[in-house]
Amino acid sequence: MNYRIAIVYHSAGGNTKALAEAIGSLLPEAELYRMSEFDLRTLPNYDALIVGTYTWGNGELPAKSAAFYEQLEQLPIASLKTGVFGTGETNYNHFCGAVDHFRDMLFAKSQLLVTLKIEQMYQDSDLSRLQKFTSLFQN
Ligand SMILES: Cc1cc2nc3c(=O)[nH]c(=O)nc-3n(C[C@H](O)[C@H](O)[C@H](O)COP(=O)(O)O)c2cc1C
Repeated sequence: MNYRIAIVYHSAGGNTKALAEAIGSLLPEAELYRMSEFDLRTLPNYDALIVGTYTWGNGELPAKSAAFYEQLEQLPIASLKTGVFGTGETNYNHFCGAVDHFRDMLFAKSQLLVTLKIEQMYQDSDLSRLQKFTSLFQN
């Protein structure tokens, strides 16, 4: 069977969506979903899950990402390969704090491979970091 990857992201203003699409273009076999449209019951069909979120409040998860996080941590994901990416702004105290929240949970519960934090809108100069991130999911 093919190695199946889901990229599941939440974006309000488009920065995280653009990053998700850039990651998706480097992993053409991956399936891209908004968090609100991904059915977690299909997770057993995947070998890898890549989660993307922006950060809200003071280093917090936005509500939709928090709901996804709470459901995900209840699931049997010990053998699932995972990665987390996010966008944020470095002038906040907790840059991409939402990525750190997912990282800590996924490190404990799953096979976390890598994380990636990007300042607001992804730039061409970030490409090498994206390539390193995605290379870990190339089978
Ligand atoms: C009210 C508010 C709070 C924010 N808090 C943080 C924060 O604590 N840490 C951070 O890194 N970015 C923070 N941000 C910045 C956003 O995470 C950043 O602009 C992100 O790229 C937005 O992603 P999106 O365009 O996908 O929605 C905050 C933005 C707003 C409007």
